[in-house]
Amino acid sequence: FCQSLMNSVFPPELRFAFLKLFNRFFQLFSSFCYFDITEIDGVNTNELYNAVQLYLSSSISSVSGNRLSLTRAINSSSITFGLSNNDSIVDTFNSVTVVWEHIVTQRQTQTFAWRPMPEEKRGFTLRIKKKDKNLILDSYLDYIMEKANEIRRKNQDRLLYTNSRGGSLDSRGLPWESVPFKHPSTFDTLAMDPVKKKQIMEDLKDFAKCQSFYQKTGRAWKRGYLLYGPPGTGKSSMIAAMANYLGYDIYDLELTEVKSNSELRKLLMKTSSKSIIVIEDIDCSISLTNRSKKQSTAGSYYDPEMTLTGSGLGDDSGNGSTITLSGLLNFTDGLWSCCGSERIFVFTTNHIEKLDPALLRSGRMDMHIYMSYCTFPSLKILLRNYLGYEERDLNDGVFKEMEEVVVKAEITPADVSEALIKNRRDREKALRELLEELRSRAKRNEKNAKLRGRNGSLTVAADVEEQEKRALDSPYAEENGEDEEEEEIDDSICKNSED
Ligand SMILES: Nc1ncnc2c1ncn2[C@@H]1O[C@H](COP(=O)(O)OP(=O)(O)OP(=O)(O)O)[C@@H](O)[C@H]1O
Ligand SMILES: [Mg+2]
Repeated sequence: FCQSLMNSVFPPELRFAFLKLFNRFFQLFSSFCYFDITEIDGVNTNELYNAVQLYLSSSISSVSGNRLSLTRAINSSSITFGLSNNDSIVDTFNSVTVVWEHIVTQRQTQTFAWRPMPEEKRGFTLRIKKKDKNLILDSYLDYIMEKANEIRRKNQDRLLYTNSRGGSLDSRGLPWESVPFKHPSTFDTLAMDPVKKKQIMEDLKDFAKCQSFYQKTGRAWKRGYLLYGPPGTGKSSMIAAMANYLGYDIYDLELTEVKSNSELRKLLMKTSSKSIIVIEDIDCSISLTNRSKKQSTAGSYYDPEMTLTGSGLGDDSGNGSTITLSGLLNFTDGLWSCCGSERIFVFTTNHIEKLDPALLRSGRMDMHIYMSYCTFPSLKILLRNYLGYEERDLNDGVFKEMEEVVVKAEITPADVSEALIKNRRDREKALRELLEELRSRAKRNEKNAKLRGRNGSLTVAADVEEQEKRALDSPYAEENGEDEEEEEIDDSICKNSED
């Protein structure tokens, strides 16, 4: 009645002025202040709107409301909850209570626009008590942005990037191509010494959590791991487990596709933070032939500007490919390595003894991790994963014997996995055949060791046979053909180089 009376008595201008005055008056005495966060700010998308939406999604699912909105983004394997139109939710931050309301209104029809606008106008309104405003507003919004990024990363599937296009750019001008990364390897499935595994997991968690530590100590927020060991011991699986553990993307850098240091730098600049940058088989993707030549003539130990030739290019003169060792080192720990932050570098190699000492010196790769042949603790993990044997099942004679022979057998986790997969429907048979395999390998190794002791060389028939078998197993058999004669690095040397 009042409203119709007002409409009929007062002209519209007066009515508008009255309402404005009333609002002012109301605000003056209200103990709340309001912040509108609209989806589109002018013509740009408002990042804060998306962040608030994601942030609220984490607390909404637990609220028992009648109506919630559900979304699933492209490339995502999880569903996010959202507030329905004109619904509200209470949130608490630093013991201060705030209210969020999701407001959706119809947009007036546009006669002309540079960019078509959505028909609905959406926004969040944040209600905070005036006395709390200065106390929390800035830190609350920062917290929301951070939390939203975290949720986004968790919801989004990992991506695996590669530079295999040889320097050409994609339609968006990026040198990296990506595919969703769905490797199932985790630290749980990884067969290795549990103590070492725990150390690595703690190291990774510390790294991801401790931005302030890196800032305080003046270090770039990055970490380097060198994984080394025979083929099939889980180096690539470890990288996948690291990515899954931290929720990072992987950049698989194919060094043979990179033509110059500046290209390497550009690639690095286009990587995002929270990622693992991987150079697999570093001894194979770069050949150090020039170094040995220079070294022997000039007698100098290490020339940082020496050219590393891509093995695919095979240019020993150093003219074709111009990635230098210093370029690679700059990539990992020079000034360029800290554009962007929170990055992990992982190099893998089957032959640590072939790597340049400059790559190995302390501080360059923070942790050297030896991926060894199967030990009994790692065998137990594989038996659990593949056949469902638990620790308590592992006491009888078969397992005792396995414990004795497994180290002598020098068998890789990959070979054990193969043997177990083959007979996974028949646990007894799987165990029998595995034990048989372990025994025969242990016996062969013992015989070889004796022969080696007697002849003092590796050129006895049995060893040649074994070398050939290993070379065939290795995908780099041809590239490294001449080097296969070299003695394998002693375990003790490997262990000494660990941090
Ligand atoms: N430590 C391990 N734990 C669990 N599975 C493993 C392990 N090592 C190897 N495997 C199995 O063997 C397969 C090959 O392993 P992976 O590719 O990780 O070896 P690698 O050390 O990277 O070998 P390469 O030196 O030839 O690259 C994996 O798919 C996995 O199933
Ligand atoms: Mg590998």
